[in-house]
Amino acid sequence: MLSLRRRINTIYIFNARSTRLLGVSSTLVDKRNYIKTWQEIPGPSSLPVIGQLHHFLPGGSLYNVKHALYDTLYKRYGPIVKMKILGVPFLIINLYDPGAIEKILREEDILPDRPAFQSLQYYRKNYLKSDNPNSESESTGLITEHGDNWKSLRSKVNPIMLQPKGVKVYNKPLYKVAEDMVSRIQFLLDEKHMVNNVRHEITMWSLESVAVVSLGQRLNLFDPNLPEDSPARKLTKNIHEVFYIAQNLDLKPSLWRYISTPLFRKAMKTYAEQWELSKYFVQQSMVNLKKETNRPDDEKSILEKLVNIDERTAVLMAGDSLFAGVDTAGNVVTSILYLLARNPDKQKKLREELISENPKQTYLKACIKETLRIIPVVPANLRKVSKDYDVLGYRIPKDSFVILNHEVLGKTEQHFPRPNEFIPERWIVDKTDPLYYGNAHPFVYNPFGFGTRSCIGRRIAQLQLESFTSQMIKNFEVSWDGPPAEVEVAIRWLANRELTLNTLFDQFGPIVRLEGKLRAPTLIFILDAEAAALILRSENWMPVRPGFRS
Ligand code: HEM
Repeated sequence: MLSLRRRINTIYIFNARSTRLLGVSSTLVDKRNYIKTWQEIPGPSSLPVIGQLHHFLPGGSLYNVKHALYDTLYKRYGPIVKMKILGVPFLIINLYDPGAIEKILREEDILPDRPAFQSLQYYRKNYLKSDNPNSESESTGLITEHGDNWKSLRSKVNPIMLQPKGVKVYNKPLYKVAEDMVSRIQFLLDEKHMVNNVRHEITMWSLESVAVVSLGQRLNLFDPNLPEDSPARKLTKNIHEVFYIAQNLDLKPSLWRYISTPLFRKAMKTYAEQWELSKYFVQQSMVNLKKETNRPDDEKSILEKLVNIDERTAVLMAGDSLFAGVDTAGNVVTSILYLLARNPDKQKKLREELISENPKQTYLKACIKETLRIIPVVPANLRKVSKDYDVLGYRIPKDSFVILNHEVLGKTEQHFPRPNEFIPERWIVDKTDPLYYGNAHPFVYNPFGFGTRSCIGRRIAQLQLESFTSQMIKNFEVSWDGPPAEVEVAIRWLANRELTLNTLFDQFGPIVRLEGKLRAPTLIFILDAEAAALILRSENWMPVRPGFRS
């Protein structure tokens, strides 16, 4: 139970999780002195066709480690671990070695490919044609695009979203959102000084603050009289649905790439609704901005500058910011409150700094950094590699999907002494102190990603986190009176029971054809013993088992 005290009173509860990781340091020594193949990379045992799927099903060796999957893989198999699962159309390699991580991130930095959210990309490519036939921008957006399409969009929006001056314009508006959040919490306190459904309240704050930037206006979500059918409330509901859908369709094996599942059809409707709502707010903001003429360039908002490229780009960036910014910022502030609640001495120190009005806010920034080390909302960076890599004695083939884990590494004693303790001081102390953060390998801590593809919203996020934390800690005392929280990683490349063979058999019978969409091959599932025996026997002279051609 996490509670916030208005200096005296307790106010709220939520559930989260925390992981405890021990340091494991292992370096592979290749005694035979040659590069081993990807098949030799350590990892859970694999079966023909289904790969490692059985490990994730009930009774499997990884079924019960959902909360600490990546940590468990590291401890069991070392700094490089392979995963190959039915329904995931590529080889996955987990890396836990900062030198190997650095090599891949740096060498992939020209056109970094981070495959994800294919259903959103599918929607934007197939359902969303540009309204303006002369529009330059046919890109599907930053989070879904790769190659030259991504580069062209990113180079246009980088100077707009990352320029410190341009972001500074939001200082006052974002502090105002945080102050309104404090008033909202005060209003919601019940007789036990608690607030129910805190997750929802924090999502509202997060959406409200991202909207100030990406939609160019306040949504007024804290207003209890805002009608349920208003566009702003519809957007809140839509955001929840988009997260649910994207996780289930894109981050777990799913049948949608083969057949039009009910969730896929719902996804297309939900993405269309988000597009229309974003467009509605962007157009409304532009009408209001046109009334204010003759403003100098450095006072122009991010939205205005994006609309100057073209309206489609502004709406795409609004959609991407909502998608990538709302859940992340909401999760980070929840973690900050939790860690400060568990560490009252640090909370007191932070409050003293905030009350002293020290403009540098060194301790506040350190608390944010330390939270992102202990509970990084994005626990790993991802890259689809554009060439073969020889790392740690193994060859990682081109087109593999590499998970560059920093959550696990950030909690190893070797890089951060007393790794499971919340010690914001490590970000402030000088080089002679053993806790000094600079003693860690620089690729152990990358909460906003790396290089040309790193988080484009990071300056906005920093401002959001600082404004929220300072207002809340100035006004409330946060305490926790439960056991250590469990932090669940919602986004996992894990087996989804939607795709077990039993489900296929129940739904379609003993022979099932899955038509390949995107780049997946067409598959025929034989779920009948006699037919299987016939094929296996007839093919037994020269059996061919299609493998990993790349
Ligand atoms: C504390 C909050 C946040 C964290 C920890 C975070 C973290 C990340 C990470 C790790 C990436 C991937 C970087 C890579 O692959 O190298 C990313 C990408 C991205 N983030 Fe954030 N983010 C946060 C908030 C935001 C906000 C508030 C926005 C928008 C206003 C945003 C917009 C984006 C976008 C559009 C991308 C895709 C960039 C691209 O692929 O070119 N993020 N973020």
